Amino acid sequence: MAGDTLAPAKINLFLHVGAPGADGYHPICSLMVFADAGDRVTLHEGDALAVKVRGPFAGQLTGEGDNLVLRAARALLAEARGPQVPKAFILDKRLPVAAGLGGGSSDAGAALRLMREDMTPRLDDAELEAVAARLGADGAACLWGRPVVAEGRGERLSPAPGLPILEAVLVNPGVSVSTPAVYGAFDAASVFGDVEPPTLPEAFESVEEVAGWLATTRNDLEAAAVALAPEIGDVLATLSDEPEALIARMSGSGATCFALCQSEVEAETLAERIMAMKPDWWVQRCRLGGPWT
Ligand SMILES: C[C@](O)(CO)[C@H](O)COP(=O)(O)OP(=O)(O)OC[C@H]1O[C@@H](n2ccc(N)nc2=O)[C@H](O)[C@@H]1O
Ligand SMILES: Nc1ncnc2c1ncn2[C@@H]1O[C@H](COP(=O)(O)OP(=O)(O)OP(=O)(O)O)[C@@H](O)[C@H]1O
Repeated sequence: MAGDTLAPAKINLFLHVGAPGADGYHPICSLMVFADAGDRVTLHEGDALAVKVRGPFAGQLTGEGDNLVLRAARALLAEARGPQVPKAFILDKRLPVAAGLGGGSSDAGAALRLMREDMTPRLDDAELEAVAARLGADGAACLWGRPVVAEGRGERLSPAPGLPILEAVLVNPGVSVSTPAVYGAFDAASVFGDVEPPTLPEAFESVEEVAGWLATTRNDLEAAAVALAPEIGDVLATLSDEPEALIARMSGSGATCFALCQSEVEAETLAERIMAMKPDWWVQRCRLGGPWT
């Protein structure tokens, strides 16, 4: 049986990061939402487990064997009870790689959801989530693509408060930043954040209210990422200067930043102006919320 699905971009609306534990991993508290834009993963029967990558960012992925789509597929097959039909994937890579958008984790999540459809017997949601969590800290959150507050290393999920759909613009200056390198620079600065979950309103009435509340939160990795890739500072300064941007902040470990806007028209205006100003930057207007799949 064939199928295809969106692997949505993940945005950390805030990301609070504490001091690392003995294993080197950091406790976090993050409000994650998902975009109606992302990669596309297609599954069909094949002679052998394989992935073909195409799309604008295919060239940034080397080594088919390391692709998170295949790592996810292998991890799921290891859990399968009974013989399974070989799967072939097509990955349309529309998100920049190592960009703070959780693209690899979201691709893995999409592959797991698609494969589970065809399994007999099927793994349940908790079993699928356990497989996703083993693939990376963002794995569990990116499996379902619904707004969540993530704690622990990122695997402890609770439902996010009622958020309106958020009109947004994503901007990446064309630099890849490695997540371990950003956490390393964060440690070197020794300025650790408080990861007690902030008091979240039960619901937000408007995007202005969301932006106002987010201004009381942070992305603790921003300074470390800007130190490694000063272009991120240019993106944040450029977005912050624009009247349509209610708030501008980096997502995850960067380099992609987001701006929230009051309406779709304002987001489109902002996206077009940034594209005209900075033709080399990746600019994507989108809506944040989820699930979109
Ligand atoms: C930056 C975030 O994307 C925010 O959502 C995540 O914290 C990172 O998620 P991820 O890319 O899925 O992370 P992984 O692939 O599991 O880990 C990459 C590296 O990030 C660091 N890492 C990750 C998560 C965490 N809570 N603490 C860490 O220190 C570790 O050095 C690890 O080797
Ligand atoms: N399908 C995939 N898509 C993206 N990256 C992949 C994929 N498979 C393997 N990778 C590898 O995973 C690493 C992280 O890529 P990804 O795009 O998920 O980063 P990210 O957006 O910064 O993630 P996060 O926000 O979770 O830190 C890259 O070094 C990349 O080579």
